[in-house]
Amino acid sequence: MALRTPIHTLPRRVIIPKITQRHSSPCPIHHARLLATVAPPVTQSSTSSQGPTAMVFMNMGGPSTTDEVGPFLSRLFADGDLIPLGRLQPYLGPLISKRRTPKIQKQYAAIGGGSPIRKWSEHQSSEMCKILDVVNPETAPHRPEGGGAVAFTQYPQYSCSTTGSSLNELWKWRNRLEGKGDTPGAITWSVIDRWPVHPGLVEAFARNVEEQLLTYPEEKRKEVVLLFSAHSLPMSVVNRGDTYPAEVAATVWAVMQRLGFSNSYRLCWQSQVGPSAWLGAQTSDTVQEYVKKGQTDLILIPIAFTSDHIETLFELDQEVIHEAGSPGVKRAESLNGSKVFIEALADVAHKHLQSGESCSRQMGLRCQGCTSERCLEQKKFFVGQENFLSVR
Ligand SMILES: C=CC1=C(C)c2cc3[nH]c(cc4nc(cc5[nH]c(cc1n2)c(C)c5CCC(=O)O)C(CCC(=O)O)=C4C)c(C)c3C=C
Ligand code: FES
Ligand SMILES: [Fe+2]
Repeated sequence: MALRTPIHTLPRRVIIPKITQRHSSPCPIHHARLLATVAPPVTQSSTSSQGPTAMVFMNMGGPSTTDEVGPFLSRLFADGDLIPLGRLQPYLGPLISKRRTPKIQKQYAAIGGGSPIRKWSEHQSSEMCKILDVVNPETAPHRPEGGGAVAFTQYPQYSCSTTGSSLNELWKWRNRLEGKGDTPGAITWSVIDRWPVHPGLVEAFARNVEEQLLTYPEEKRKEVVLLFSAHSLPMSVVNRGDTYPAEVAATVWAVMQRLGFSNSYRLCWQSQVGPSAWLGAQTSDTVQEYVKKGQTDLILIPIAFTSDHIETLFELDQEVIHEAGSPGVKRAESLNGSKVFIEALADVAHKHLQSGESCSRQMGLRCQGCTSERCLEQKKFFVGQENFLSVR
């Protein structure tokens, strides 16, 4: 990734609101895979001194205008954690992204000219912070020295291609800021690396499904099939041992449990890129096959992302649903501004702050097929913030 803003021009400590303001242009922390939306530190007038609480939201970045699509894709294709092109990355990355830009620009134009991810992420983080202010006052006041920062993934289910890639990026960024490797820095980091079955997340999803079910006539409601749809992964990533498919399935199961298994359901996978083998069944095929079988009442539920983006607004709404040609094929709303969801975020963060843990135990175990030095070093750093955990 090309860092446009020299890192030394950043504030020495993570006084992150300054970074947030740079969102209109690419900045180190607005890597294509690391949209760090930063909630202002929780401040209050109490005298407690547990330290600063900068909440760094890690999320997918997205182009805000169609002009930003080219640079966005070139950052994405330069990211070897996401799209490994080996030594040819510096040559192939720009070529592929350039070729892909016109097609993707049209898709962003069709959803209003840009991605709403940043807008929703900023809303979610600032609303969450207001709640945290009340429920976790002991993390105030903000103190720049010797404090802590929480990297909070906005991907509920962990994948090395999403949260892992963002952490690699954050780790590199942190090293430039504070010195490499084990050098103790001014900031103690901790990571919320996954929360696939948090009851509030499950509740927020379930409510959106129930709301959509109510749009069908009562006598038909039980016959509607629920199609959970998640961004797919290349089979090479799945076979390396990535935990994402299992965690997505866990979310689906938890939502169905909350719904009392009221309807039949399937999990399918969308948005594959390029010609290699990806995890299926594909969402578009699934919808077509069910419609062909006469099952024309279907609710699509985006289950691996917490706000609208091109893959809901374009791929699902304007391609899959449009092509199904059946008024019974619908989509559950994304979590976006859901109050239940924002309360869930605050609860995840609150429990994490209370636990004092550096990250989940699961984060210390690399994929069985992982050969990446960067993963190893990144995990050693984040996991090593707490002594008793080890990295394997
Ligand atoms: C859980 C979410 C996501 C996973 C897992 C994921 C894996 C993954 N993605 C690519 C390649 C691309 N993704 C692109 C866009 C994109 N990806 C996600 C989320 C996940 N990706 C989102 C939310 C978006 C859209 C952002 C927006 O602002 O709307 C793109 C760019 C679009 C395109 O060219 O089609 C690419 C490329 C890979 C290779 C991968 C797993 C290894
Ligand atoms: S690829 Fe999964 S830990 Fe490195
Ligand atoms: Fe993606």
